[in-house]
Amino acid sequence: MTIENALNNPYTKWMEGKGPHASIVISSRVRLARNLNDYNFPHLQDEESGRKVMELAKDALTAQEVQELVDGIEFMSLEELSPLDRLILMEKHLISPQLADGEGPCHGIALSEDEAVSVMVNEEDHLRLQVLFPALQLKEAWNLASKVDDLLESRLDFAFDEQYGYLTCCPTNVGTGLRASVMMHLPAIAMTNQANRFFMSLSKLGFVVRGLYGEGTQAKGNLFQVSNQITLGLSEEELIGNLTSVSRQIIEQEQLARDEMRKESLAQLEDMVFRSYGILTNAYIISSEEAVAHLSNVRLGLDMGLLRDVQFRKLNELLVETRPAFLRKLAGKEIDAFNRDFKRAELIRNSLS
Ligand SMILES: Nc1ncnc2c1ncn2[C@@H]1O[C@H](COP(=O)(O)OP(=O)(O)OP(=O)(O)O)[C@@H](O)[C@H]1O
Repeated sequence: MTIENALNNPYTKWMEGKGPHASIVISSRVRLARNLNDYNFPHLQDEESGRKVMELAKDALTAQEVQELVDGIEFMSLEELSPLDRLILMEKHLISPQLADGEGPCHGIALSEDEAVSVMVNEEDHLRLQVLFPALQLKEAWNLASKVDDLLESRLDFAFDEQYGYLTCCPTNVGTGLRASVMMHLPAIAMTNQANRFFMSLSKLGFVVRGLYGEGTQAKGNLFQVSNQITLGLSEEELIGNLTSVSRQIIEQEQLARDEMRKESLAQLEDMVFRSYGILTNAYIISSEEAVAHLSNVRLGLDMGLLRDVQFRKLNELLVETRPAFLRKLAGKEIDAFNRDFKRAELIRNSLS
């Protein structure tokens, strides 16, 4: 039921649009990479050991104590899901693009009813546990992830080395196996010609800036994911604390850049925001790229008090609803690119007006 609901409803907890700095920080994610002793990493697995890992993971993830902590948690093999359904979970950020593409019988997902907790099985590592919360709530996400992790560890034999910590498929995750990340809307920083320098300086401080769907994807709609590069040598609390304070600094920079825009080019700013609002509320055909760019301008206008009567939650929902797989689901049949653009425009008009 949980997974079926997730597939039929674009809304998910991280889209709430409420919480600390919700207008700039859309969501906070904490993920832990874990592997089982005595089983090869997924890319070296044969089918038998892949199935065994699935079985062990399923038993642990659906155990009584996990169900008591994580409401409505449900496990499913990805084989039971159509390619479209996998894409929908990917568009909702509940599974990675890599898992959505995964072939064969040995990939799984567990999901909580509110969709804040999801666990990918046999992705790059045996288990990838993620907690996704709205706004800047890394500490809260970590607290929940840590509790779920403890319960899983009491049932599963995790690969752990006294010196190195948790062992992971990619050496960059060894240690805590933790990647914390924030998805941020940074239009003012992106519009300055300092943006590249700014992102480079973050990487020198040990943070990575990624696009909308994580590693190897492009930033769209001025949405950036900032996460920790280092997983070793610091405690989980330190990693979370560092990313939280860097996020606050980025928010401050974004606010400064917005103040500058308001002071130096208010008319252009208003024109950009209202032009985008006009297009979104009137267009009959709109591409995904165009929609996401105008949604970014509308979000900026809303946050700067130029626009009212639009909710952040609605804008967050549209980010997912207007993606190709969701539109296809909504249409109830295969649709070509032209009809997708038509349906997208209709959906946005109805949502915003
Ligand atoms: N703060 C966030 N809010 C929503 N989704 C996020 C956030 N951070 C990451 N994601 C999503 O999680 C998925 C995986 O992202 P990414 O590739 O950056 O991380 P990862 O797979 O955990 O990292 P690694 O490179 O160490 O394997 C992507 O779909 C991405 O969009």
